[in-house]
Order: sequence, then structure tokens, then C-alpha cells
Amino acid sequence: MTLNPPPSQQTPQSPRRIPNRRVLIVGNYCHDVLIQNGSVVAETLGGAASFISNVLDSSSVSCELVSKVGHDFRYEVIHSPIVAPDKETTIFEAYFDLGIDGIGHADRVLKRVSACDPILPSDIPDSRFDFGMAVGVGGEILPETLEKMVEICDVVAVDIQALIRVFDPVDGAVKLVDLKESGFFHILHRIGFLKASSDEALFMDVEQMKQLCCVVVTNGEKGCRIYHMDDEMTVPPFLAKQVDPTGAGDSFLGGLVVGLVEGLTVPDAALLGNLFGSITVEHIGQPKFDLMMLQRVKDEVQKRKKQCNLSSSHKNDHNEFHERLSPARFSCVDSQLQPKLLVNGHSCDR
Ligand SMILES: Nc1ncnc2c1ncn2[C@@H]1O[C@H](COP(=O)(O)OP(=O)(O)OP(=O)(O)O)[C@@H](O)[C@H]1O
Ligand SMILES: O[C@H]1[C@H](O)[C@@H](O)[C@H](O)[C@@H](O)[C@H]1O
Repeated sequence: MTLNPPPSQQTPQSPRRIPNRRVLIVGNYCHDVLIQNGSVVAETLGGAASFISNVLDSSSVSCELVSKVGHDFRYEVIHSPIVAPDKETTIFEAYFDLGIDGIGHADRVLKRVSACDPILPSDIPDSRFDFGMAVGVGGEILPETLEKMVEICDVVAVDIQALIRVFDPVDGAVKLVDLKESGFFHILHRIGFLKASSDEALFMDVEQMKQLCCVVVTNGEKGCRIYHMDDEMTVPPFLAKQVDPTGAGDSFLGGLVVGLVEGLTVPDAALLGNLFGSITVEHIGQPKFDLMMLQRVKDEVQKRKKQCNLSSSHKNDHNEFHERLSPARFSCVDSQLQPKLLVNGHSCDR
């Protein structure tokens, strides 16, 4: 398996005096309203950008976030958004008609009931970044926005939901169009990673896309599958008690990029993605990662890097890395089952 470092891409680098900044995240925050049997069960901060920055901030990976919200935005966030005073924040209603207890991976029907402004190239800083993440949720990323991102970032990871979503003009129901008809196809040979859920993957030709970039298809409790050129492999999941699937794909992408920034191979980085995805499904809204869990994961990542540098035979055996991350992950599950044991200095709260 040669799914090793992120594919190098993009325009030739001009000589740089200023070091790149780390990660640029582009996508709007939104308000998520979770509805079950006709009643609102929760209202939370949403948007792929919020879940991803939560993973990056928790993992001490420095990032810059470009997001637009309206006058009604109601959450305190670390990365301030641009406020469009005459607009409303993007709102998604998620209908869990099958229940949110995770039995049978009950999925949501999503409706965008309000949409903030798109993110324009001029909203994005002119600096250079190691990684860019195009992670829109409500159609806010335009082709010209993605073009600017591939120009200023060494590697760009794209969530396909930012490209293929269209919204019913009457009730805002989210529908998907084929990637080829999305208006973004001509830019995709310049991106490094394309992430899709298994449902979204039906709207692209994986065989074709894997020739252009590394394709990662997430598959809920089954983990994910990576495709690049002639290589493909399944990356195993971590056990989780699903409460709400919202944001799992976003946290997955956050974990993947944390791994890549740390210098892990793509399969190892995807394993980190699975780890953060699995923790996210156990929460409603933004997960708060256990500090001890984060430290153990950091330590395992450093060990893994050393091991891979010393012996090439370790590079492809990510099962071993999975085994070592699992106890770290379960230390977090324990903390959620026994929250009282963890107050006073050891809480999950940031
Ligand atoms: N029930 C689960 N158990 C363990 N891991 C899970 C579960 N659900 C999701 N994950 C992890 O999260 C990743 C992303 O989940 P999924 O494929 O459901 O993404 P998604 O449909 O894009 O999610 P969303 O749109 O809700 O953000 C999976 O690849 C897996 O690693
Ligand atoms: O907050 C969520 C989340 O970011 C999901 O990835 C996205 O599919 C939804 O539209 C959004 O409401």
C-alpha cells in the first residue's frame, strides 16, 4: 500500500520567506435544530467548520477559520466569524424520524431553512497555508472560493457536501447532484483529498476521482475506505454508542488532517479520523474531548511516527496503531459513563 504522505499538488511554490500557517478552514457555522417526532429535542452549534476546529483546537493544531454568520448567531466560539448584519445565520433542521438512539444507524432528513452569505475569495486571507479545508454545509463555497484555496494552500481537503448539495426552493430539503454537474469538477485535479460519506459517494465516480486525488469514503460504524490511484484499503472503526451522528464526518475529517499535519501516513491519519468520528457520535452537538484521552492519543502518535521512521515494515500495519489507540479511546468512554468521577480538575470540559 503506498497511500503515504498527502499527495503534493497545486502550483509551483515561489520562494517563501514567511513560513506557511498551518490549517485554513473555510465553511459557515450554522445553527442545528434536531427534531424528533415533531418536537425540537436539541439546538446546537453546527457547521462542519465548528466540528473540525473543535478537533484541531483540542489537538493543538493551529488553524484559521473563515465563516459567515448573521446578526442572530448565538454561540461563543474561539474563531470569530464574519458577521453579515443584514442576514440570518444558516440554519439546518435535522429530522430524526427513525429515532436518534443509533439503532440501525438511523439517519437524518436535513432541511436548510435559512442561508447566510457565501464566502468569497476576498474573505480569505492572502497568506499561505499547509492545509486548506473546504467544508461548506449550505452552499456557501463557490467555485472561485475553492480556486483561491488551491492557490494559497499546499494541500486542500474537500468535503464533497460543500460541492454537491442543492436545496429545495420551497422547504430547503437537501438534495445532492452528481459531482460532474456541480460546477466544481474542473478544479478537482488540484485538490489533495476528497471526503464523502457512503451515501454521497454515489454521486461521484470513485474510479475516476481516485486518479485525481486521494478519496476517503466514510461508512459510519464500519470505519472508512481510502482510494488513491491503484491502491485502496479499509481503515477499521472504533466501537461507539451512537447517540447522534451529526458531525461525525466533520470530526473524522478534522482527525484525518490532524494526523496528516503530524506527519502520519494517510491510513494512520484516517485511523485518527475514525477515532474522532466515533467519539462525536456519542454526543449531541459539539463533543468535548477528554484531556487525558487527547494526551494519550498525542503520545501514541509520536510513538507511531518514531516507529515508522525506524522500520518501514510498520508503515502499513496500522492494525497495531489501532490496538494502541483503542485503550486511549476507551478512557474517554469511561469518562462519559462516570462523569462524577472526573469533575474537579479532570473534567472533559475545555
Ligand atoms: N456508530 C459509529 N460507531 C463508530 N464510529 C462511527 C460511527 N458512526 C460514525 N463513526 C465514525 O465517524 C466517521 C464518519 O461517519 P459517517 O460515515 O456516518 O459520516 P457522515 O455521514 O458524513 O456524518 P455526518 O454527516 O453526520 O457528519 C466514520 O467513518 C467512523 O469512523
Ligand atoms: O452541523 C451539521 C454538520 O456540519 C454536518 O456535517 C452537515 O451535514 C449539516 O448540514 C450541519 O447542519
